[in-house]
Amino acid sequence: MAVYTDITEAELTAFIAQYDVGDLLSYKGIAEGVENTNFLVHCEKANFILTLYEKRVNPDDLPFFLNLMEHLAQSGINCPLPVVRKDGKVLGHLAGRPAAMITFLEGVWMREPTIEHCKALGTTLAKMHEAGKGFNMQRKNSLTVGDWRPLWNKCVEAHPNMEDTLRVAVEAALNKFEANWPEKLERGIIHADLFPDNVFFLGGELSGIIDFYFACSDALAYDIAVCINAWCFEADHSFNAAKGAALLEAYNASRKLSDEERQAMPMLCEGAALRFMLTRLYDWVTTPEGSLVVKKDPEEYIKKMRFHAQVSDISTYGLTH
Ligand SMILES: Nc1ncnc2c1ncn2[C@@H]1O[C@H](COP(=O)(O)OP(=O)(O)O)[C@@H](O)[C@H]1O
Ligand SMILES: N[C@@H](CCOP(=O)(O)O)C(=O)O
Repeated sequence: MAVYTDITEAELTAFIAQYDVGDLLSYKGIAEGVENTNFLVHCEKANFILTLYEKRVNPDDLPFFLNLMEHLAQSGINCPLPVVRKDGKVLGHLAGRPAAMITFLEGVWMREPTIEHCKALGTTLAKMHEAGKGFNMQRKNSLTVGDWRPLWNKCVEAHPNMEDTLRVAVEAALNKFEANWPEKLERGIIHADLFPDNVFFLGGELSGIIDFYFACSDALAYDIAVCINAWCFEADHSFNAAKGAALLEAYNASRKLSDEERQAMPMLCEGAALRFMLTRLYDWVTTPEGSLVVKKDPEEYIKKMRFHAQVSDISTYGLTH
């Protein structure tokens, strides 16, 4: 459960008074999510999501995330809008944490995304990349190729009995990526964590995107690779090329993939799989037993890495023209 920092009603009432949203009616902690503490807050004028930013979020990055949501919302991408306080600011403090309120988006996330959902995702992802072009702030990806070895070393330090087969596989993958990572692909603003739980649907239509707290400036095609990993595998970890085709074709119809991006896709997918395996593994070996947070399974992403390692052409992911 992602409520790392608890708040009292008195603290929240004082916090809410800084906004023009009417009185606080009720609030409750949100169990989903792993990064930050989130509350659903009912106020007289509307409902909001209150986020208290936790360990992996650097407070200096918050203006980037909040301004990006504002920019994308103004560019026609349905995402939450940071709520402006009476003093004109969007960022405050609550219970010793940086905190902000954002608008509540209607919709539900798809536990088992279909081909149609993957298609809608591809179209929206391309539109989001296009909309990001007008955003004038930049943020380095803090979880890209150069950050993976230090993170792996921290995992091994925290868990010295790491399985030998995993050590060999990760070391080999790191060596490969550090020597060959495609650095010249078109860059822009990427979401970098566009998993199904961050995309809402309403009445069959994609209704919104949330959770921009990994967003950064990086290769646009890397965002697609994250989505291929998160949306196009089945529960038994087999790859579904029809879902891959739906995602890639819809994306390509809105923003044409270059030859370089097509060639790089297998390595981008394998790298994205390693990135999520590593953060999951780190959480797995460092989160204390009995903690209320639901840890995500690193094994799933080790299997995905193995799959991508034997792919040599984007057609395996479903894009054949
Ligand atoms: N703007 C929003 N509108 C509606 N629900 C939201 C919104 N933002 C977050 N949520 C809810 O809170 C949950 C956790 O949010 P998320 O941003 O993914 O947290 P974390 O940053 O901890 O991963 C989501 O799965 C969703 O249920
Ligand atoms: N999507 C990541 C974890 C980040 O969680 P989120 O709740 O911020 O989407 C994973 O699945 O490992």
